[in-house]
Amino acid sequence: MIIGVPREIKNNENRVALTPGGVTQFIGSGHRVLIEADAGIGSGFTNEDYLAAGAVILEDVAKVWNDADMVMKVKEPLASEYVYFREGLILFTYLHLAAEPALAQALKEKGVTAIAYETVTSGRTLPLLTPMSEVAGRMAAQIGAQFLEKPKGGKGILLAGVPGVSRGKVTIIGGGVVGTNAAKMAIGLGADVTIIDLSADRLRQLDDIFGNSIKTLMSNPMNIGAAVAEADLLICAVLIPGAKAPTLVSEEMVKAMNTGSVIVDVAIDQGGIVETIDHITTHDHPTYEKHGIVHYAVANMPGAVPRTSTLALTNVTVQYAMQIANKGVHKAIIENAALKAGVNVAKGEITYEAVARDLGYTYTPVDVAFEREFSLN
Ligand SMILES: NC(=O)C1=CN([C@@H]2O[C@H](COP(=O)(O)OP(=O)(O)OC[C@H]3O[C@@H](n4cnc5c(N)ncnc54)[C@H](O)[C@@H]3O)[C@@H](O)[C@H]2O)C=CC1
Ligand SMILES: CC(=O)C(=O)O
Repeated sequence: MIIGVPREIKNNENRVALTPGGVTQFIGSGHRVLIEADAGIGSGFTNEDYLAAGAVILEDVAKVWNDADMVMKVKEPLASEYVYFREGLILFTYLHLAAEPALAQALKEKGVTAIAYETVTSGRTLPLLTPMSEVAGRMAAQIGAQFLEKPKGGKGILLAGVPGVSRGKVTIIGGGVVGTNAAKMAIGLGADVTIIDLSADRLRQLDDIFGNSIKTLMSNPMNIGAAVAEADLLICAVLIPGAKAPTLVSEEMVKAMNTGSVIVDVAIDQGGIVETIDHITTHDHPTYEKHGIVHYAVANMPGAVPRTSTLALTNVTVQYAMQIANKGVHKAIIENAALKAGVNVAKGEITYEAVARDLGYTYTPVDVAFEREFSLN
């Protein structure tokens, strides 16, 4: 199989979908790898590193897309990349389609087989989302602490406090991977941390992990309202896999926060959970102010720490990509249920139920989409 890796074009996105180490794995199994020139520079990998690993370096991004059987990316394609979609192309990347209706439509229309890292599901875990959630969760606390500083627009508090001055309050909604990693960092910074989740079992686990270093609360509008109102830093980390994120923090709740408080909505890649966040922000312009509150809604947070993030992401993606390359996409998904759960679009159908429901499409199970094609041929 020919694997293509274009350079990422989202704002300040310096990750790359394959390291030179990953290239050697594909080459060793008899595949070819096309890398767009300078695709790895932001993560510290030069064109020479890729050449030494056996890849072909191409200046022309169109050739990378058009000559490849499978394109591996990090972020969802932007509108300028839709032109490369074609029937039979396999696309393996983050997609977040519930928040990207135009992308879902383009993939469906063009007959791309699109496998979303974020819905590859092994048991109850999301193995290709987890490492980036670890990064974004850890970043959320440090970014929040930074924007609480007065010159950055915040109220001017230090989360740790000092002897004789109280600590800052951090409220985290969603106690999964992002929430847990945000909590680790916030506790490390000395903050007073509250975690809210909908799952009583998860709250028990968090209590076992963190003990008296945190408070836990069941997710309901009353608890969310109270914990948001008192938060200096609110970190939003809810996920319903594949689905548009629910709006849990209303405009009224935001208005009840103290001026200069900070919201970091990590769940923005699935649409976000805060009513006053109506657009994605970028690493170039990461925040805006509304009702006196600093809003941060960057959808590619790990892109700011690309060396760590590329290594962490490719540690887990390559083994799945290798299965696709070695077996072909159909056999690979038949034999690997985790990978099968990643297929969001195939054969002109939406094959992930939550995406179909949220975007108003008919849901077609992935087996049915492939069978239909075989019965037509
Ligand atoms: N902005 C960015 O750059 C990045 C964003 N993310 C996003 O962060 C979000 C969270 O990801 P993970 O922590 O990996 O997910 P996860 O599945 O590990 O955790 C989600 C948690 O939300 C909880 N939850 C669901 N509904 C809830 C509700 N109504 N109230 C309170 N809690 C609720 C679940 O019980 C679960 O514990 C996802 O949207 C993910 O895509 C992840 C990495 C980077
Ligand atoms: C999860 C995701 O979308 C990211 O790491 O950018």
